Amino acid sequence: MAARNVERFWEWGRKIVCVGRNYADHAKELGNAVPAEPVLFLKPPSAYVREGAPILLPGYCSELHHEVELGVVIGKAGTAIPQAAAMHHVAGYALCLDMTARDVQERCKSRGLPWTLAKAFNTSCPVSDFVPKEKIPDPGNIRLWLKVNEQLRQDGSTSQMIFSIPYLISYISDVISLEEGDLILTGTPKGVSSVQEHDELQAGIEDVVTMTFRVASR
Ligand SMILES: O=C(O)/C=C/C(=O)CC(=O)C(=O)O
Ligand SMILES: [Mg+2]
Repeated sequence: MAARNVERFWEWGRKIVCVGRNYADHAKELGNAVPAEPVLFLKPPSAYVREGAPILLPGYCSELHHEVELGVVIGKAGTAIPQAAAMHHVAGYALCLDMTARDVQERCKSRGLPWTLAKAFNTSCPVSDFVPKEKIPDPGNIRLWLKVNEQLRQDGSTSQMIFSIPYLISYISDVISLEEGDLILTGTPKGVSSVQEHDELQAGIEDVVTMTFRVASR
């Protein structure tokens, strides 16, 4: 069998590990306390969507939010990876959206239920092209932005993260072994807001990569 190319990680069927509330300003805008430990949840590989295909509104959701995030693509498997070695396990990065059915999430939270319906639906993880590690020498200090219909909604820096990328890789891999082709979504800065059918979402990591998606009904 031909070797698979991690530059097309979204085709590998690997897991997507998401970190929530990793920016104090976003935790605050949703009325949450700043966490003492990373908040984790998962998306399945069926959540991936690439430019050219639409983000589909789940039929059961009336408030779909965008969350722009830096994605970390794992290049080398590991369990209980020490922080000092964590960056050796990174192949590169991707610009990602953690699309969230916010009204559904609020209902799940109030009932003490998991966030699966709010976070893991088909097309809930739009991703850009793969960005090789060398193109982002300091992933802990890079600008992320997102516009809806050309209006800037999110504009933050990964320097605002509460838990750093090495810490997250170490923390996650202690609980969930990381494999080549896995993706970690590192959380979103403030400015999340709702999108409607036909809206155009444009996002970027500084001047490194941009992507554009449209929202459509199912
Ligand atoms: O706690 C909430 O109400 C919402 C949390 C999130 O959706 C967390 C994230 O996905 C994030 O911070 O990026
Ligand atoms: Mg998120």
